[in-house]
Amino acid sequence: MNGIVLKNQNGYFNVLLDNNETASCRSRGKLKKKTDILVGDYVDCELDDSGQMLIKDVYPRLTVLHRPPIANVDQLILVSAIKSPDLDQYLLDKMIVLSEYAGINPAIIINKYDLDPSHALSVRYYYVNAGYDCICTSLETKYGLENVQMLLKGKIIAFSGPSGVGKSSLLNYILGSSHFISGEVSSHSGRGKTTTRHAELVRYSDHSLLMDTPGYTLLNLNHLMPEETAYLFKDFRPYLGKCRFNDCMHDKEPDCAVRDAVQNGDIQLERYNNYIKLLSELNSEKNRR
Ligand SMILES: Nc1nc2c(ncn2[C@@H]2O[C@H](COP(=O)(O)OP(=O)(O)OP(=O)(O)O)[C@@H](O)[C@H]2O)c(=O)[nH]1
Ligand SMILES: [Zn+2]
Repeated sequence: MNGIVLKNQNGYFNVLLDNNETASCRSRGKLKKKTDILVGDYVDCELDDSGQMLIKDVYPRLTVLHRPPIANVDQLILVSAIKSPDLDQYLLDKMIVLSEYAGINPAIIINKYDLDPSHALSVRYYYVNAGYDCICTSLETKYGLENVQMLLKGKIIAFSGPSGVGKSSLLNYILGSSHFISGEVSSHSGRGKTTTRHAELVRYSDHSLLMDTPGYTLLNLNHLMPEETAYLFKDFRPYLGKCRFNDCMHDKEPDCAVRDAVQNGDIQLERYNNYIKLLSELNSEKNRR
């Protein structure tokens, strides 16, 4: 019988089966050696002689996200707060690069709109211009919450973002319950209190599964190659392959189509600056290795 892994609980996998029932499954011994089982994996299960459900196979994954570790995400929703904790646009641009790398087109929520509406709107403008679905919300004033639904596309939907931005509050709002634990932002640092959670998919409507993921603060992109980075900036793609040099890194080379687009205002300067910043981070990492 087929199913989707909702949760890993100390080696027992909570699986949503095709018949809409959930079962606690072990992994078959042979499979354990072959592959890790991730939340979001489509699996094939069977009952053993003692009546225990076993996962006997994992179907090939369409996508894998490493942070959080989850397979087959259809929609990744990157949540940030405009303030408390303050928005880090470079970090958000890096999160977008990571989802593009995993082959997932992300959508963006700028939460805590109530704390700085005009800044939140200008950030929204930036991401819409870069080609992404982006909405502003406030759980405090209910601003923009009617637009959240529009972002919930596909079967497996994951929410990701720094600690304390309001991911759990948003999910509670969507699910209409207090399934996810929401932590208070500690007043001295403005950062979220670390609320430890395990990656878990929760059933939402008949056809969707939602996942909240533990907050993060640092991102490691060391597995990216500098020369593939420009492609991960969606707004650069129309200009790639049009530079004088085939191996143009769009940094200081002459006749660069990407830099021309920045000059003409077709690519936003801050996106370009974040690209250059990421490129130099990746290059210095490469030189250290
Ligand atoms: N002013 C304001 N505060 C909000 C808003 N949304 C959430 N908060 C508050 O921000 C704090 C953090 O919210 P959480 O939902 O726990 O944030 P989280 O992203 O799940 O945090 P982690 O669990 O650490 O990943 C809570 O005190 C919320 O009440 C909002 O729109 N405006
Ligand atoms: Zn170039």
